[in-house]
Amino acid sequence: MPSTSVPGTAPLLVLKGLRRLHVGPVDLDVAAGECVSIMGASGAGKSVLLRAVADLDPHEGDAWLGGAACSAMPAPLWRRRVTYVAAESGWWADTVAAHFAPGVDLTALLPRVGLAPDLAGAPVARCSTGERQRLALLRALQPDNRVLLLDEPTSGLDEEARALVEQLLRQRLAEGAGLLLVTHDAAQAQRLAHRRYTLADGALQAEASRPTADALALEAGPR
Ligand SMILES: Nc1ncnc2c1ncn2[C@@H]1O[C@H](COP(=O)(O)OP(=O)(O)OP(=O)(O)O)[C@@H](O)[C@H]1O
Repeated sequence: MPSTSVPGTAPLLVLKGLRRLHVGPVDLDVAAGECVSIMGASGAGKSVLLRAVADLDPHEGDAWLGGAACSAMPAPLWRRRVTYVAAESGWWADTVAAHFAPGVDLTALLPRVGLAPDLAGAPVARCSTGERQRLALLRALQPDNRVLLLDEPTSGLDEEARALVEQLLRQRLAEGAGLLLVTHDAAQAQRLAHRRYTLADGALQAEASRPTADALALEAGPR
């Protein structure tokens, strides 16, 4: 089903005819500062779709970022700009710090998602699942990142850590990033997403577009 982003704004990310395995063809636009959520049964193909958007697997169709086609861009550049954050990410070095660029101030960054600053020097192998999940999100926040493809970003987290991650995502939206959010948490989709979809039978089915819970709280004003 074709879908358009916020009226009057040029889309940041455009997907046309994207097809991989049993998923698609998918047409979808995401505007700058917009969060689009995708729910769906286990095995529906949500991760398959996000990985195709990140150009991590062979697929049909194409994607555009600010008018530039994925097919015309070197894959590493596309993936820095349109970045897949897996539920369980891969790690290539021993320590946490070795996965970040030398200039990144990890002592300031880690507490933003509830992680202790001294985790920077820890071996990744010693980090818990929830710690690795948050580290993978921080790792994706490179200067040239424009779109985050989030695969169940808070599935392993307690309430406090979940709230911190959602706060970080709201800030990325305020900075003009686009978010494609795969989640099993309907309340999270309601809180964050400007448009919500369900993936079923390989196709995105739109739910009624409503203001996010955040927007409604803003309209209601201070309590
Ligand atoms: N490379 C592949 N080759 C063949 N089948 C695959 C491949 N990758 C995934 N699949 C299959 O595609 C289906 C969808 O997988 P996917 O991981 O996208 O599901 P999902 O909707 O993200 O599920 P969950 O909510 O459980 O994470 C699964 O049946 C999976 O086995």
